[in-house]
Amino acid sequence: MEHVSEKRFPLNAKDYKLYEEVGEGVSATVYRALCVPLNKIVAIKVLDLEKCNNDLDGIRREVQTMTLIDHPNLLRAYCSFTAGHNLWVVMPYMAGGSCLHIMKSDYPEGFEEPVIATLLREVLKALVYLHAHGHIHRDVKAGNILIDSDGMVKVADFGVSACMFDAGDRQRSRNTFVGTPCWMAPEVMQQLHGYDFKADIWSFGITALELAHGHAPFSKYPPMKVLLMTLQNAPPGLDYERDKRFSKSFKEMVGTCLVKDPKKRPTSEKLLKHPFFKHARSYEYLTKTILDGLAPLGDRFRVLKAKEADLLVQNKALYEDKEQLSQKEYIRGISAWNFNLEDLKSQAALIQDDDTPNAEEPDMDKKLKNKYNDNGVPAEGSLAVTTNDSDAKPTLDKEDGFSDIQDLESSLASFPIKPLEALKGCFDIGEDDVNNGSQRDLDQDYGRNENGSSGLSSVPQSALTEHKKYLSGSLVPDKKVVTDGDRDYLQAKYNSDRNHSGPLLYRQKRDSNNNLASVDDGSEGAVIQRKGRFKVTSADLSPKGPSNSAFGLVSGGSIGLLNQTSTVASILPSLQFILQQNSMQREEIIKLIKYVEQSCGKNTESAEAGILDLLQVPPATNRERELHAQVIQLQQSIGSLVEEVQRQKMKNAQLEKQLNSMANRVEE
Ligand SMILES: Nc1ncnc2c1ncn2[C@@H]1O[C@H](COP(=O)(O)OP(=O)(O)OP(=O)(O)O)[C@@H](O)[C@H]1O
Repeated sequence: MEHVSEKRFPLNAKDYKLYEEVGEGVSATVYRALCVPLNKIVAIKVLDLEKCNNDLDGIRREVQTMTLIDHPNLLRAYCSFTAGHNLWVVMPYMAGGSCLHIMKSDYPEGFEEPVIATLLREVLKALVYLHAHGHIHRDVKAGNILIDSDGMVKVADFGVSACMFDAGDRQRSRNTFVGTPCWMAPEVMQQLHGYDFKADIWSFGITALELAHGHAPFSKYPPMKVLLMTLQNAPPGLDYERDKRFSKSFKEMVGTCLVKDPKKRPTSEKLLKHPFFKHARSYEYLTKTILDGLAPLGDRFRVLKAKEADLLVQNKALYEDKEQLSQKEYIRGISAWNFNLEDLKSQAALIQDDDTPNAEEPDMDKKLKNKYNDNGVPAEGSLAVTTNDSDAKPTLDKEDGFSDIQDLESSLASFPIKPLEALKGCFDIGEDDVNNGSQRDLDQDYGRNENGSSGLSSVPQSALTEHKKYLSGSLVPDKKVVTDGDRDYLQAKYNSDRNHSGPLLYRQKRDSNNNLASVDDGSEGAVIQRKGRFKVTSADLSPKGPSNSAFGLVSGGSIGLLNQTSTVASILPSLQFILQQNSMQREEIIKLIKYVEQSCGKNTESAEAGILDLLQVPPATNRERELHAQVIQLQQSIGSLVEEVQRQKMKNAQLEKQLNSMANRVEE
């Protein structure tokens, strides 16, 4: 094992030469690079801090974890530093790339069992170490299993790893929702009692299936569907018929990981003793079997990227239509869990599709046959209702988990929690659509994008697609939503709001005869902003009244924020909120106006010009202008302070580490 502390990696971008791109993640691009002073090839992960919105805390955590861990099967960072608005993380270069890349380019049907056993044993050793040190990885998947040219296996990407032993905020952060849906354990989706390191064991089981088949279970489905299928269906597994090429012990090992009740899953330590891992071989075996003959990583990555770009172009229209419809309707269905039966049926009809069953479903069918007799009547001892928390009670689904409306009714009725909560982290569902303030605070603590929502869940996606990224920016704190998680309350809200679903501005135009300033629909005077079915009220937003919304500004009316007794500090959050909302809303409004006018066959240009005039209305009073300038200044200084704190913290962590290693050496 290489002792990185023995080498001093420079903390200056000038000392590195970036070569080709070798990987790309959600938040970063990875390059092969040369560390010039040490004449060493490294990988550098470049994260654009400006694009990371609120997630600086998450990044800091990832880098800290990466620099502090010390295990041969975990990818450690040599060092990290900021370069402009980027964070550079310097780490060992893993020339084989990720298992996902290798499968995509050369093993689309998955690996042979001894290869899988060898890979998984190394991953499991990493998990044993992480769990023993109080960490949950939370993103175990083939894409995060990297292989070196000598066959060494390392688990990467601590972007979402959490510390189990932390007290306070970070401990609570385990109640927030992060991860990748196909690999995500049911308890993580449910957010009912939080989760622990057993969530990694589930992901490990899914990863085993991924390595065996070349893809994760349910991977062909849109994320929303994956969530519902994971919760509703019996756990995926290796099929005794279809997966004949795999041993019984492999099937059993996967079976012990993919148990819905986390308590029944083994610990990583216990799992490592499973007979399946006796099939594991040496690093050299991996080199001989899967690495020899592979093209250089950069070339493979380029080819894959080009292929994916082609596919995207070919499928864009189809994919977007289908997935967006599915996701939109799924959100509607799930959030309306106190549903109206008729409404639910029409929603269920919308999410049905004609997909052919995926690789996991024959297995499901088989299990179901055992549970139901030829007439479809439940066999003795089996249940006719869908459950989401039992491994022994499979669902009635036929093709995609949604095919029977009766089934969907019962499964939604049996959801143990506010299911929309389970979706928020992944799919840009606003906190506000889900939760009360305290949960939002947790997410802030965790550093996740607090907003995630465009606030436009009811807006036609086609009108917004281009803006998705932009719209998911921060909305800044201190807004509350008229929901407290109470079922009846939500139901009442849902009913009233549902009548208003559809483009916000369209609704406003229709209701108020083109009067954009009129945001409220008249049913609730204090409502100043709608976020999907929920409303932000003036009373909740701040003590300052209804115009504390972007729309107050848009309308050019008096902002009404300036209660003489208020301190600047107390109105800062509101002003920040307005500023950020304003720019987002501007884009949204223009987009929506165009959309509405196009649908009505009207001239879009005049409408756009009109709305642009409105948007450019400056703050009405001198005091407002002053405050506006102050807010901007304060935001700038906060930004640079945050950066500075960030830098200092990183330095601290590095110093701490150096001290530790010096202390260790002295002890030795
Ligand atoms: N040290 C490395 N050597 C070689 N390739 C690497 C290295 N680190 C990462 N990669 C490649 O780059 C890809 C993206 O890296 P990484 O997973 O760290 O980014 P990310 O933004 O955190 O991704 P995600 O969140 O999607 O998992 C990896 O899947 C892997 O293929």
